[in-house]
Amino acid sequence: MKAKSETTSKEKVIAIKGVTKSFGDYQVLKGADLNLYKGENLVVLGRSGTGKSVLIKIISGLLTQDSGTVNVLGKDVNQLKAKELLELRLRIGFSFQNSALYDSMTIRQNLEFPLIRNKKKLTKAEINNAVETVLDAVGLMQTINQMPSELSGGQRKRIGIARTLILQPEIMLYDEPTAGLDPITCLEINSLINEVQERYKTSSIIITHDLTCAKEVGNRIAMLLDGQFQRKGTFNEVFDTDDARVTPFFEYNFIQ
Ligand SMILES: Nc1ncnc2c1ncn2[C@@H]1O[C@H](COP(=O)(O)OP(=O)(O)OP(=O)(O)O)[C@@H](O)[C@H]1O
Repeated sequence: MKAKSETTSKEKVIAIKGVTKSFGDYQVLKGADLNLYKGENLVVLGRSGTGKSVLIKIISGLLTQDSGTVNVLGKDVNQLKAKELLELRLRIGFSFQNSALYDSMTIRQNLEFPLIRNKKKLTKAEINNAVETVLDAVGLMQTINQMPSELSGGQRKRIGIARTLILQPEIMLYDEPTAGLDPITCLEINSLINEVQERYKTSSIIITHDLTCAKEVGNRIAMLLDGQFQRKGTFNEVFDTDDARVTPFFEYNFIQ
C-alpha cells in the first residue's frame, strides 16, 4: 500500500498556534501548533488521553484554550459570539463515533433531519434532491426507505457520513471513523473518506488509531506527543524515526 502524498495548497482553513489547555494541575496541551490546509486530509495520531478530543472541542468552540489562538475558516473561535459560533459550526461536519442515527426514523428521514432543522427555506423537491445526492455519494441509494436497524455497522457509518455531508461542510472532522469495523469495511470507509475529499472538496481532520486508515487517507500525519504535535509530515516521514514514543504505533499495526 502506497502512502498518499501532500497536497500543494498552503491556504489555511484551520490555524492552531501555541494552544495550551489544563484540567486542574494536569496540562493536556502544551503549546500545540497545527495547520489544516485547504483540500487536504490531515490525520491526527496520538495515544489515548493525549488530548485529541480536547483539541477537536477547542476547534469547535465547545472548550476554550488557556492560551494560544485557534482560527477556523478565517475566524478567531475565541472571539465569536454565540450566534457566530453556531454559524461557523454549520460549516463544519462532525462525524463522531457517538453520532448515532435516529432508530425510529427511516434513512430518508435521518438525512432530511439536519436540512429541515438548519435550512428552513428549502423546498420539498430540493430536500429530496439533496438526500438522493448524498445517498448516491455514499453508494447506499437502495437503503432510502429502510430503518437504521436493518443496516450493517459499515452502512450505518456511511449514512452517518452522508448525514454530515448533506449540509455541504467545508471542513470534515472524523473521530475514529474505522473503530469497531471489520477490516474490509474499514477499507470501504477509507475509500469513502477519499471520495468525499475528491467530490466535496472538503478539508478534513481524521482522528484514528488505525494506521492503515492513516496511510490510505492522510495527505499529512500529525502526531500528538507530550501535548505538542512533535511529528508532522507524510506518513513515511512521520514514521522514519527511532523515537521510542513513535515506533510502537507502527510495530503494533504491522503495516506494510
Ligand atoms: N472536561 C474535562 N474535564 C477534566 N478532564 C478532562 C476533560 N476533558 C478531557 N479531560 C482529560 O484530558 C485528557 C485528554 O482527553 P481526550 O479525551 O482529549 O483524549 P484523547 O486523546 O481523545 O483519547 P482517546 O484516544 O482515548 O479518545 C484526559 O486525561 C482526560 O481525562
